[in-house]
Amino acid sequence: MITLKAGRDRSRGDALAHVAAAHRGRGQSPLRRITAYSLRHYWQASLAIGATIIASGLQLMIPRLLGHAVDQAQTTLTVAGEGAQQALIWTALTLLIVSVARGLFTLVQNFYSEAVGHHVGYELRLAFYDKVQRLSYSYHDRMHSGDLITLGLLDLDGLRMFFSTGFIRTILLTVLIGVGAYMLLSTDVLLGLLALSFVPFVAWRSSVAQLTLRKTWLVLQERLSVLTRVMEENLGGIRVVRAFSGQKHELEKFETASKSALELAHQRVLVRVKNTSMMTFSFFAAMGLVLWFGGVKVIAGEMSVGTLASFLTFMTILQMPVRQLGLMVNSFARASTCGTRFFAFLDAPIDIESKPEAAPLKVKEGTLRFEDVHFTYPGASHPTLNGISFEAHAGQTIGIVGAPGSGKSTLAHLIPRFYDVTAGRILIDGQDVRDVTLQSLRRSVAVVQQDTFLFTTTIENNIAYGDPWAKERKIERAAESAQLHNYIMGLPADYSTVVGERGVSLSGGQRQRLSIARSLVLKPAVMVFDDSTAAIDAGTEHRIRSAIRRYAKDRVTLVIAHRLSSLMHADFILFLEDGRIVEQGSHAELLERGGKYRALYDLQTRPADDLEAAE
Ligand SMILES: Nc1ncnc2c1ncn2[C@@H]1O[C@H](COP(=O)(O)OP(=O)(O)OP(=O)(O)O)[C@@H](O)[C@H]1O
Repeated sequence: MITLKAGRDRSRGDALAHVAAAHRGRGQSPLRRITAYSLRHYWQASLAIGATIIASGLQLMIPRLLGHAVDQAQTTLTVAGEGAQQALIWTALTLLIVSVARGLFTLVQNFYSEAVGHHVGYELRLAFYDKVQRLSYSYHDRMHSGDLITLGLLDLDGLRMFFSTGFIRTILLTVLIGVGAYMLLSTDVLLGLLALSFVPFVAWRSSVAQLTLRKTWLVLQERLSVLTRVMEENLGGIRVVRAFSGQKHELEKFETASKSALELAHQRVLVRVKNTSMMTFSFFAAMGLVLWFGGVKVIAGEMSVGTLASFLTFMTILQMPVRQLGLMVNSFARASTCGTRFFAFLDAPIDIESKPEAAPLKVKEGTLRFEDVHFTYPGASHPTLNGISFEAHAGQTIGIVGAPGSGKSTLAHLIPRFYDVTAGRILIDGQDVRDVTLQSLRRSVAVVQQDTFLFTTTIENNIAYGDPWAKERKIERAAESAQLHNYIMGLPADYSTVVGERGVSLSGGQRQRLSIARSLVLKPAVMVFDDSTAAIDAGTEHRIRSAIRRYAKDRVTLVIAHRLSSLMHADFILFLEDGRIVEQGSHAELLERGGKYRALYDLQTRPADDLEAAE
């Protein structure tokens, strides 16, 4: 039963708007850019900021109210009277209301600051993923996929969290510490100074601790990623490990990586415990001083017990935010480093894109033409292709043969612009592939790769990947031509059977056939089989070839193969050596010429006994 295919439910409208927004602010500092980006969610951000200011204001009322309550309680005890009792009840009630209101505003603050962070995370993730989809092959060649994943997960998280852990916390701490300090100092300068004496020390220790923890966290991440890599490699190569009895060696490798992560984790605990103790000590020392000098003032009748109580409560309230100063500093540092990396990635130019004035490719005759094409991989010292010229018309099959590394796949990859030619031109019906839109070009050129990749989804979705709206019959026809239909019908849920990592496993040959079917669905103008029948037996390959002849009559087909039997039926064959065409012609012509092709043919057709005798 055919169900929804991959990509049918793509809703690109909103996503594209978010992606465009993420690209604003190029050239600005990362902190400014992420702040502006977060504030775009203005009503949520305004609610978070407003609630933070109100909640911290209410929190600052609590020590004063408590001080009043203590004084009123004392009056009630000494001068028994209804008025004092009533006042105490009113203060207690106000305290209760202020506490509840503060709790509610804190809830609003937390909710909306997190909400802004999650929206920012969602949008940056889309922008990141969009960029990953559009980057050229050469960028992926240079950038390790693990680094890209780190960028999209950890660095993005550093930016996402900035609004709540950096921006909002700055407002909270400024109000609490600034207004709190003013209130303390305006009540009693000496006691105020004593009460605030722990602030600089704790702020300093907490910032140092957080920055040290951050530095070690980055190293820990690196060590953990080594651990992940060791594990990944082990799981990927589990058959080799077993076959060569490498368990002991593997365990040792894992232990070394694991131990270095453990040592660092110990160091981190030590930094945290040491600094927490120092901060707690300095806080209680300051509290002791306030009690001592405040007590003296109370005994001397210069200060009420309530005022002293309000000082102590102020200190307790200030303690937490001051300790969090380090977290705030850390959030700024993290957002700055993560932002520098993340935005550099987002702003990186895309070297292969459609030109602004590009029109869709118009295929009429279906002629493919290489005109003196040269190509050098970015950063490579030698060219991979040198002066490749040929022309092929719809209905023709071109075979490409040559030693490993002679440039066969590279030649094929230039047609859909996985890379751009360094010199020369590639034309389809007279249109330079660089002048048409990438989307139309890639829909018109299908490359069946050597490495076949299956998505973890149904067989049907895998085949219809390039054309999510393909009809059931079209998918089945493609599978029939790729000689896979009968096999699929034998599976538990035929076309709805899930394949991929957690689905049914397919053999190398079956994967290749699925990949061929995926390309056949597209009905492209140019179809390239890049050694895509290497894992298929000669009989099945012959049947596939006969079946796709029907497809081949309207398009140019390029067949790259090491096995000459796969391409000797071609209309003409190009023999590549070091990126140059050294021989070309039909199979018969090339055999007659008696050159390199002939030698290869003889090598592949001579019985093994003859070869051994020749050696
Ligand atoms: N992404 C890349 N970056 C740099 N050099 C590359 C890249 N891909 C291939 N090359 C180099 O270009 C040359 C041609 O490679 P290519 O894959 O085109 O050869 P091929 O003839 O298809 O080989 P095979 O028959 O083994 O598939 C090789 O020397 C290879 O090392």
